[in-house]
Amino acid sequence: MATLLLTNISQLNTVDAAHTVIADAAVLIEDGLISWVGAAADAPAADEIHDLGGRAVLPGWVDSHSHLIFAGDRAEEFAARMAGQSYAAGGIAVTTEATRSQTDTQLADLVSARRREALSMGTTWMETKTGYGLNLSEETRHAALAKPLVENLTFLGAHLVPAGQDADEYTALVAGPMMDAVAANVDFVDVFCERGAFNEELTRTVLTSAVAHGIATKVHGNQLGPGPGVKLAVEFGSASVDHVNYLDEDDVQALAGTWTGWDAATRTGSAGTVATCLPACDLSTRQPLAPGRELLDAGVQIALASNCNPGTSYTSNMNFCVATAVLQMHLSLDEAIEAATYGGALALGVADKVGSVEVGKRADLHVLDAPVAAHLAYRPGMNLTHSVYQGGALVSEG
Ligand SMILES: N=CN[C@@H](CCC(=O)O)C(=O)O
Ligand SMILES: [Zn+2]
Repeated sequence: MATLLLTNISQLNTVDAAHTVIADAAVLIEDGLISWVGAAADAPAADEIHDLGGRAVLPGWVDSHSHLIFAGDRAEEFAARMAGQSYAAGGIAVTTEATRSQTDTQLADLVSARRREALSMGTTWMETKTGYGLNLSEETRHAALAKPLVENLTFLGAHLVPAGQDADEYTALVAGPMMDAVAANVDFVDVFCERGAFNEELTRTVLTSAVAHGIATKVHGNQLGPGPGVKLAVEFGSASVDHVNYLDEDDVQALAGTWTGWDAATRTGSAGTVATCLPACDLSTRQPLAPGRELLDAGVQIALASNCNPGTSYTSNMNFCVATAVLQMHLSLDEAIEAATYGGALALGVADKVGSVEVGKRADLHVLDAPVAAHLAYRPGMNLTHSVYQGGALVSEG
């Protein structure tokens, strides 16, 4: 099997359990997987060598929350928000109408282009959600066409009750025929549990059906105000609860309680419910930033994700999310990088495969145009992605 050595890495942030950082490092890749990591001076021979020119390397970003299956944009809604209007879930209907009008090819092209755009900024593993179809045929179509285009797919039929429909009847459709139709194509079921979207009872109906279908769950919770989202995610053992802007002490303690069987020092034991913070969304909706610092201090594993969507967060730039988490959420650089890599992998149940630079993991590497990773926050807004390796292949070069 041909081997590839990446060498002349000024700083390698492995994001392993010990948070090992290696100066003057090299990484050996074999058959798409990492087969050796260490000091460049000790590197084994290889069939091919890439000299990374004294640049810093990180694991590729694992973006565990996005909504890429959409058409059109909502720039006017955004402008109105910046003029003082508050975000409301109803905008989802505008995107749903635009999305339904696309042919399969048009919609698949939009999703692929967005996935490639994220890849070019270092995102080597990406989840996306349905949720702009909102009827049986469209949700089924969106799930089928997006499945091969992203690394994980989530069913979010419970995004908004379409105008004029009864909430109980629509929820029964989501939890029944829609879930049956998409089950083979999705990894997770998600619910937008919020005032104006799905209340506690309706959320419970959808999550209960997901459990019966054997599909792991996620919850959009506590985004626009306090609510039952976190509580339900904990009760259902969800892989993550996302947004988490408005938490009370009980919410934080409930999340922390899910991590008591996890040993963070060795990354062994049973993982709990990841709290996924979405800083780009918080800025774009002028919501208070999620309390990532407090969650970490309470022992909760967090993830950082882009939440790329046309309503609340029209960016898939994880470099920006990491910079914001450091500068405004008071995470250390190491904490932010871990949340955007290993944390995302935990939120998607793929931490055995991706999320760190360790032997046996997929060779997903993000090469920065910087000598140290600190530049991600030190030089916010700069285009710091030099190149990207996914499964050992050079997939994007700056
Ligand atoms: N909060 C719910 N769903 C998306 C927004 C969807 C939209 O407004 O189009 C979110 O995660 O922010
Ligand atoms: Zn979302």
